[in-house]
Amino acid sequence: MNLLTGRDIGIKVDERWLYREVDFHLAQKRMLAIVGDNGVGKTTLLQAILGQRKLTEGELQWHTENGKQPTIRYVPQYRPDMQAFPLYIKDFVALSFDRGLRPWLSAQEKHQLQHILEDTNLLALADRRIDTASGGERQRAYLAQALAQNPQILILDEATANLDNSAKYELMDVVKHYRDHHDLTIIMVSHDLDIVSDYGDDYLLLTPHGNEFGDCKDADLARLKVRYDADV
Ligand SMILES: Nc1ncnc2c1ncn2[C@@H]1O[C@H](COP(=O)(O)OP(=O)(O)OP(=O)(O)O)[C@@H](O)[C@H]1O
Repeated sequence: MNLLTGRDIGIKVDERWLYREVDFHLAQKRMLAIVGDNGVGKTTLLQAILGQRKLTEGELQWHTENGKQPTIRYVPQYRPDMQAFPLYIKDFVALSFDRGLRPWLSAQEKHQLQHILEDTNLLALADRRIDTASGGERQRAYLAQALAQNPQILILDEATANLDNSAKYELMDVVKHYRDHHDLTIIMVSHDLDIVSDYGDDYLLLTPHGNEFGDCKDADLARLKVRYDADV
């Protein structure tokens, strides 16, 4: 099932076209990888998908029951200098429950927390302070926070950047496993074409002189890389 269709999209910033004639679709439970050079406008497109920015031309059409944007949650890029909170990992993840002023967790929230910690390989680390956790563990805690809100769409915005190889693959394995067992659709922005080829289902390549949308399994990654590198 198709969740979102982008048709003939063009975005202009400061009288400069970032891109035009972008066509793509986002199918339910697929992982769409948006790739392209720095500054080409990947984040700008994400902002449009999130409803935070208007398209200059074209349209984004949600194929939901009411035609509105479904629940979307976001995992940002990990930065080693990112502020780390003096909180236990379980309490950090539980911050995403909408508890109002109630300081305790309901039985259902405790149950859900347990599952999310399990699904993100954090159960054994639940009582570890997040400011003492490794980059990969911290990034999985951000992922757990996003998943605890039961999103229909998860956005990974360069979420594996700055992680070492094993942390990168562990994060993506967790995302893939979660997607395989839940109703989750993923949009990832990544510069890492190995990750895109290993985990992506569809790709959207943005360049200032033309765009390409297709199935990752049919994509010739070497050619994509040459095209991508030519723009760097
Ligand atoms: N609000 C704004 N005002 C002016 N320029 C903007 C604004 N938002 C984005 N831009 C410009 O639009 C271009 C696209 O930016 P964007 O952040 O979307 O690129 P990106 O592909 O995500 O880059 P990166 O890979 O480096 O994160 C950049 O040249 C940026 O400076």
